[in-house]
Amino acid sequence: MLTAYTSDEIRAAEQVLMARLPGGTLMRRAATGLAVACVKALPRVYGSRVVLLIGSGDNGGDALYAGAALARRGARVHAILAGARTHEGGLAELRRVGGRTYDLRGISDPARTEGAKAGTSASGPAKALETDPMLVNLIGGADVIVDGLVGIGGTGALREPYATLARMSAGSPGIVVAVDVPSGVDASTGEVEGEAVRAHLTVTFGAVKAGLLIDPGASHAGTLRQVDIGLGPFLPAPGVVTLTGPDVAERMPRAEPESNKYRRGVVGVVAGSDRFTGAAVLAVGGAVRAGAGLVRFASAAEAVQQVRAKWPEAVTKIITPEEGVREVGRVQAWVLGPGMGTDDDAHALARSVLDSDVPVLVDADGLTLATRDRSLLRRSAPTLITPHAGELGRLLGVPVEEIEERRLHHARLAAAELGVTVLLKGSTTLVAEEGRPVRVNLTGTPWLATGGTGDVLAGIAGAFLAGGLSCYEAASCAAFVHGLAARMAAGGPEGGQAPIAALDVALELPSAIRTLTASR
Ligand SMILES: NC(=O)C1=CN([C@@H]2O[C@H](COP(=O)(O)OP(=O)(O)OC[C@H]3O[C@@H](n4cnc5c(N)ncnc54)[C@H](O)[C@@H]3O)[C@@H](O)[C@H]2O)[C@@H](O)CC1
Ligand SMILES: Nc1ncnc2c1ncn2[C@@H]1O[C@H](COP(=O)(O)OP(=O)(O)O)[C@@H](O)[C@H]1O
Ligand SMILES: [K+]
Repeated sequence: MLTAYTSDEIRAAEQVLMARLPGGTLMRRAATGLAVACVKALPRVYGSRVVLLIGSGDNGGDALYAGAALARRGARVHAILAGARTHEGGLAELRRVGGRTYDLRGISDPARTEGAKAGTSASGPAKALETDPMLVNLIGGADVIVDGLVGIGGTGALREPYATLARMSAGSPGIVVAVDVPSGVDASTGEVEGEAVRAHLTVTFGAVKAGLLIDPGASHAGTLRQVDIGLGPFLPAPGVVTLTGPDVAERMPRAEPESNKYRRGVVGVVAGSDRFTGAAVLAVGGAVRAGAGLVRFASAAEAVQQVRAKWPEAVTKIITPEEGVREVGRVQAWVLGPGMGTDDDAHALARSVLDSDVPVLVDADGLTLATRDRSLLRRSAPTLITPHAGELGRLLGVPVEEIEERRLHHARLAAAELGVTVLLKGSTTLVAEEGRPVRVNLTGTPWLATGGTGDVLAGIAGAFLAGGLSCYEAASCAAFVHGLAARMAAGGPEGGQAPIAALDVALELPSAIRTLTASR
């Protein structure tokens, strides 16, 4: 299991460790790791052009010491001093080994005070910076740009001149290496307010910061490299974690010698309608291919006909809203919602499923119904909801953009407010449940952003619920294998990249699961 922390947690651990070591030890460890990462990123160090963006804190100190190490190996290092102060030891070291500096005070005095307003528009002093020939040449001509503007001490939107430097570095052909965290990204949450550095590589110290795993922060961080500075024993229990392949293999339901289809788990799927049948086919497909012992599918005649045609493995039943799922037979978990519609009949059907005493996964139209009638989610058995940002926004009465900007906050909020387990889908998938660390799934691919893949995910999680996993475990394992199957379907044996359809994801599931279980 990979663990991730907030800035405060990291800082507290650093204080304890620092008190036991000679002054400057941690920064030296950090800077050495950073320099090594830069060396690896460069085709050749000798003669390469390295530009350091230096802020006023210790983050700038790390960059200066690392820059000095690179200068010692023959790199041409230029530090752009952007803060009101500069780390003295780091600056002296860089100068000692022939590193050069460019002090921005000379060209944009008014913008340089620490209290200057956050700005994203290139006007006034920012414009002066953006057209300054020296700066343009340095940043435009760099082989590597090291972002040492702010680290875990950053708060709020990047102020000037940092914001302009972040923007300029994005336009450079050089490799951008972020020190600890891309400046402008909230290290604890991944939130980005205004401008932020877009790094190819982030070299982070001591432990992974949660904001490096969660979008929009995650997509600003690029590849992550962690440098050990000895923080491990001093870290608290993490608030954010990520499952690895072996973690998932260990948790997933297994087929035991004594298994039969009922013991392996019967999942009921209520999805589709006379008008919409595709979602039902995909949700059943996810459940069948993820290893449910048996899938019982109950819906309107048209959806039943389509599911029977595609998945002969499923046991199907045509039901009416009045009778609900009473006669469908015993299941260990339900999947409710994809394509079922949102009218009064659908509401009656949802009520009959949610009245049951087994875990229910609510997705898609089921979530729309729950938005209109929150009482649907008040139940004694466990409930897992699987919204995308739009659906969660409607459930919480928050604009979709706000959900996307503050994913961690809203996933936790929904779990607490609704008393359910939340799987928030999107470019970063999060699983939140009260009292548990938020699980971040890292296996997805942007190729998943295509119609119907969410229905497949609902089927997978339903199969895992029926197999006996809790909502929290079923959701996180399902997100993992869903992302992995998509990656494999999009990548193929040659490792290229190609579009995928939702059904491809379902079909790839056994192969994806095989790669996990092979190692257990
Ligand atoms: N504390 C430790 O033990 C270690 C810290 N290290 C480094 O130290 C960093 C933290 O250093 P600091 O605590 O000095 O903090 P930072 O260097 O991250 O930032 C603090 C400075 O940035 C300014 N600032 C904050 N938000 C800003 C914004 N939005 N726009 C413009 N300026 C902003 C502050 O006014 C302050 O001057 C870590 O990220 C890491 O790089 C490493 O050397 C490893 C050891
Ligand atoms: N940019 C992205 N990167 C990775 N995964 C994504 C991205 N966009 C969407 N996804 C994933 O694709 C799936 C889409 O599900 P959903 O929004 O419910 O679509 P649908 O309703 O069409 O099935 C989810 O698993 C989601 O996490
Ligand atoms: K940084």
